[in-house]
Formats: sequence, structure tokens, C-alpha cells
Amino acid sequence: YSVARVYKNACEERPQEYWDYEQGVTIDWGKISNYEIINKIGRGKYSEVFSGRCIVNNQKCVIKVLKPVKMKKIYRELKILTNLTGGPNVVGLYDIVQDADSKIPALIFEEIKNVDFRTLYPTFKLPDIQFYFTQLLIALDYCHSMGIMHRDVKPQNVMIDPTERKLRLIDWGLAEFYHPGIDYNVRVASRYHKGPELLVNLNQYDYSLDLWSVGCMLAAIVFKKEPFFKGSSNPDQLVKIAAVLGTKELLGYLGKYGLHLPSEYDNIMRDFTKKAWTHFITPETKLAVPEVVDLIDNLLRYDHQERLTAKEAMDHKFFKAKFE
Ligand SMILES: CN1CCn2c1nc1c(Br)c(Br)c(Br)c(Br)c12
Ligand code: NA
Repeated sequence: YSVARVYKNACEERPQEYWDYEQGVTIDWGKISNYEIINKIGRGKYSEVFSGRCIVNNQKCVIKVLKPVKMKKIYRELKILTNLTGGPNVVGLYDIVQDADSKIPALIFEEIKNVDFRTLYPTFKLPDIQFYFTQLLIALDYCHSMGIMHRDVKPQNVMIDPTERKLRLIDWGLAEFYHPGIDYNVRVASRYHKGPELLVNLNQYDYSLDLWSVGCMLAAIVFKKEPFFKGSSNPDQLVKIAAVLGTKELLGYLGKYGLHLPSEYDNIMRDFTKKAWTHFITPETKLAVPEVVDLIDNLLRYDHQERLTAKEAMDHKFFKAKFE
């Protein structure tokens, strides 16, 4: 049994229609004819993404055409986006339109001139990491304060325009409202960024899941190992985590919550000793200063209740330090 340390009543404190998407959402649909597609920029399990233009104001935009999934999931994303749009570093939702015949919704977003993380992150110096991770934590503290967990934090969902030094958290398709005591689906997030709670079927997780993912992103940059935990499957993902955080420590975490290692680990989990973070410091890892390593150590914790919250992480000494 587990309850969030912060913002546990964020939804209960708001009117039911704020979080109850099951009743459907009232959408004032825009006109799809106001938008034209320029070209495809991405595709995922649940959507296809295009760069577009609003012909009314000649503004560039991003058009996310949802694939026909359960209306309940579409309502959830729409409700969350309308609740959060306008919030700090949350991708701006301009319009919601419906394809005339297919009736499939398309979401119209602000365009961010994103530079792919595989190109951008290797250029980061410590001040850039301080700046962009502060912006990411601001977005997460905001959505958590609004009773929403993102559940898919990863570099592909953090748009960064380095020219304008603009960061936006995108793709709220897996996001969910947090209610204490609810058993959530553990099949969320993307493998390399899945928290241990998802891999051991601890269903009563909370906002702290997102901070594990932030820790994975930060460790990958600081220790120059992208992704930091690279599992070949979900079970192997936990093995890769245990190889760093230790097997004995994993069993202690499971014991605290009355859980056992699921049977799929019997033949693959080995007895790993916990590694010191210095194990990952080499002459190449110039960014691995003590302050950022301490921040990583306080994010990459098995026990979600031990992890720093987004607010606590923002106040960590790493962000106060002066680096040239
Ligand atoms: C695959 N790529 C590259 C850029 N970019 C991609 N997907 C995006 C989504 Br969804 C949104 Br919403 C925004 Br805004 C941008 Br920009 C996006
Ligand atoms: Na999105």
C-alpha cells in the first residue's frame, strides 16, 4: 500500500469534472479546414505527427492525428491537455479538430523547433544541464501539483529549441490523474525509462515515477551512457537496474511493500552488489561533478517514496552551484 508524499489530494480538491474523463469531455471542436499539413515528422503507437500551418493566421503548428483507440483514452488525453495547457513548459494546445469522415480527433499544438536529443545532449555543458533540467522539473512540479502524472518522460517527449532556449514536455497520451490508493496499469512509460515500481508490479505508484525517468535522462548525459539502463526486455530492464543499485537492495525494496520478485526473474536475476556512482566516472565523464552525482543518487532510488519530488530536486544544491 503506498500513497504519494506530495499533492495526494490535488484531484479530490478540484471539482469532479476536472478529473473524471469517463463522462466524456465537452469539446468545442475547431475547423480542420483551418489547418494544412506540411509534412510528417513522426509516428507512434497511438498517433501520427505532422508539421502544419494554420491558414487563418499563417502560424506554423504541429498536428497530432490520433489513431483510433478507445474513446476513453482519447478523452483522458484531451482532458489532461485542456487542464494543463498554458502551464509552464507544457506544450501549448491550440485547437482540437475532427477529421470530417473518419471522426478521428487531431490535436493542434504550438510548434517547437526541436533539435534531436542525440545531437543536442552531447553539446551540453553543466550550465545547460542546470537550465534545461530546471525547466523540465518546473513542468513536472506543475503537472504533479495539478494531480497529473506524465508516465512517459523520456528525451523523445522533451522538446528543446536551443536557439530560443525553450523546453516543452509533450505527449500526454499516457498521462493519468493521481488518486491515492488506486491500482494503476504498470504497462506505461518506455522500457529504458520505466521505474522499478512498474517492473515489480507495484500498482499503487504515483508522481515519483516521473522522477525516476528524469534520473535516467540525467545519468545518461552525465555518465555519457545513452540510455543509462538498457534492458532487452521488461524483465531484463530490472536486471540492468539491479546491476547498478544491487540485488540485496532490490529485495529490501520488495520486502517493504510486501512484494516478491515475479517468477519471470527466476532465471535472469543475479546477485549484484550495489555499485558506487564513482564506478561510472571516467576521464571522459567531465560533467560528473559531485553535486550532479548526488542529485542522480537521490533520483535513482528503488523506493519511489525515497526519491526527491520535482520541487525538492529543483532546490537541490546542483542547481545552486556555479560552473563555468
Ligand atoms: C517526432 N517529433 C519531432 C518534433 N516533434 C515530434 N513529435 C512532436 C510532437 Br507529438 C509535438 Br506535440 C511537438 Br510540439 C513536436 Br515539435 C514534435
Ligand atoms: Na502531445
